[in-house]
Amino acid sequence: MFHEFSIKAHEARLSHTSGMAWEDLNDRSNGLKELLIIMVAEWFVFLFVSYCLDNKSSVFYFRRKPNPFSQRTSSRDFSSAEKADIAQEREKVEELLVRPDRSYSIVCDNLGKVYPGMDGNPRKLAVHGLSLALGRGECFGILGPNGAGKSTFIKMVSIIVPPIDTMFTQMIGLTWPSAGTAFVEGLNIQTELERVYTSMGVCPQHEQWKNLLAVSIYSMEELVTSKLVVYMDEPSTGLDPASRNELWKVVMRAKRNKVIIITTHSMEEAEHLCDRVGIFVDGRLECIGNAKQAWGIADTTLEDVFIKVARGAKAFNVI
Ligand SMILES: Nc1ncnc2c1ncn2[C@@H]1O[C@H](COP(=O)(O)OP(=O)(O)OP(=O)(O)O)[C@@H](O)[C@H]1O
Repeated sequence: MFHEFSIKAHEARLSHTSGMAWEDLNDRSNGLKELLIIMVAEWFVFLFVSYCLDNKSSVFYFRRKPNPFSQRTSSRDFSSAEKADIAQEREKVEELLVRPDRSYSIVCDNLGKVYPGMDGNPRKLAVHGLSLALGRGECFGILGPNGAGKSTFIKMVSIIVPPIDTMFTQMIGLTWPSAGTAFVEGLNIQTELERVYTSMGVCPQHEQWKNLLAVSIYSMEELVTSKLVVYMDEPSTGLDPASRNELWKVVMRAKRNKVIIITTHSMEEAEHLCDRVGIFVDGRLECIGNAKQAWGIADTTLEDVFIKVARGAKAFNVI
């Protein structure tokens, strides 16, 4: 009986209430205002937490690990850990920064690149603390395992001359350095990029590359000889041996009064074309030396050096 009565009373109460309305917001007895404030605050908290989880590399990780680029690093900071050949190159760069010498077409000063973390992937330290001085007349080879940072380095300082077979499709992707800078023909790429292009006579717009549809070794020759600084990213990839030899002749003829930087996976190409080579591993220049004489070590080929350095050997500390 009592149960029946209470159900009826409850139904009667429900039939008389119209629920909450906006007008009730200021009624302190119902707590609606506080509830809404808590829900909005919670929404911001959850938004922030999910952002942090998505970008944990850039929010949490960055704070825990000091940014490697936060301070300028001098050769003295590197000297204990760095091998003599790399340290000597860094000292050369520091000397050139104090006393510029126009016979050096490219001077990289502590150049670095961090790609931000995306889609749950952590940030990537692609190039770190790269100091390099390249004089006019030098062909410099960049070697290194896949993902070592070779292309990133080139993208930071250059217009790419892509492999011929991808000439029409490969976009010229310029990458802004995250740290340090480079001087190309005395012009700072961080502050004078427009003038770098003008002085190189190279236009970075993709459209320009479409004009090269009839590319051949000969148009390559024109391209190579008309510039003071030429970058070639794996230039002989996909070429038949005869075309490759033609390309090599072009490079050998052209390099007298300019700097040519070549990335390659071919030791033969590096030995044939390059005066010096640098071996990149995990974004760092691990070794720099004479390509033809394999660091002057008897009975050692460039391939021997490459394999050992790529595997982490520190044995080639010879200038
Ligand atoms: N746009 C990007 N965003 C994030 N990471 C990148 C980006 N471009 C390159 N990387 C990463 O940076 C590292 C260096 O890449 P890079 O292409 O410079 O190496 P590489 O030495 O030229 O390799 P390969 O010999 O395969 O061409 C790699 O781990 C690569 O996955």
